Amino acid sequence: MMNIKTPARAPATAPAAIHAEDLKVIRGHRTVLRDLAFTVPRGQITGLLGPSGCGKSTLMRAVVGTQAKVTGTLDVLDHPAGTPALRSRIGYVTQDPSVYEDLTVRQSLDYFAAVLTPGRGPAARRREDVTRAIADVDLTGHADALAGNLSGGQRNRVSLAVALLGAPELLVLDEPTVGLDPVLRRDLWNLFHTLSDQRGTTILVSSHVMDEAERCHRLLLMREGEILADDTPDALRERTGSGTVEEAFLHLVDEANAAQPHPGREPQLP
Ligand SMILES: Nc1ncnc2c1ncn2[C@@H]1O[C@H](COP(=O)(O)OP(=O)(O)OP(=O)(O)O)[C@@H](O)[C@H]1O
Repeated sequence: MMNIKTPARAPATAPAAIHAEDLKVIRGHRTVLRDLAFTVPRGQITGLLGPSGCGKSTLMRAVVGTQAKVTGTLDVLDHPAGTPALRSRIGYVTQDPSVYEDLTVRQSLDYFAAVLTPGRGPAARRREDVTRAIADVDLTGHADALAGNLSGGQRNRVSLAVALLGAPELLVLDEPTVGLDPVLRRDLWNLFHTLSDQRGTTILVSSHVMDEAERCHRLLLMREGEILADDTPDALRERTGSGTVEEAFLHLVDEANAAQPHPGREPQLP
């Protein structure tokens, strides 16, 4: 991971990158996000954690403006989510990234760079952006390899490089480390920290691997379409008297179950 430039960290007083109030999303006939209220500060890494199916991807889709049936308030970089002006300011990597298998890594990035900043004028800047994005994700040695010949983890990193083109202010990453070996996972987390520390990039990253929670500045812990906690890892561990975020999460789930048994669920036998 190299070639990171433009040091700029958002001041503590900067407005939130994402602000939600009474946020609700319906998919099919189900309410999958229920009255969420939270803020994501600028320039930090916020982890969105929770079990499979709790609504992480739906929330991310709402933030980037690709989710239907969203009601309530959802402001992103001071605009309502989905505003066209936000498109070039947000980088988004879905859980199943698609790459053009018959193009090389550099050709793919050249293509997306041309879509982002079309015309002959910015050609030199486009080349620079492409080279930087490939270096950011450690694929310089594979720049001329066909994407179809890359491993799954390398393909994921091509998608991440596409999202990094144009140096977005907000990066939304849906489970970017799934299927990666521990070394690549560590390298990616180092890249996320470099992006937030040195470029002031705000990162919203989902995971269901609780040990990754420890690497976030803040956490949104989700369960069944609701936010159980919105805090720093330290504060969460302290508040629940837990040694790890995983323990803290389980503690909060037990607490929520005790306070309000889930409708339709059989009562637990002692
Ligand atoms: N098209 C749909 N119609 C109805 N329900 C849906 C639809 N798509 C998703 N859901 C439901 O919405 C809920 C949230 O799904 P979502 O993909 O956001 O969860 P997730 O936390 O990202 O899960 P995972 O970690 O497995 O990707 C799930 O219970 C899912 O079954």
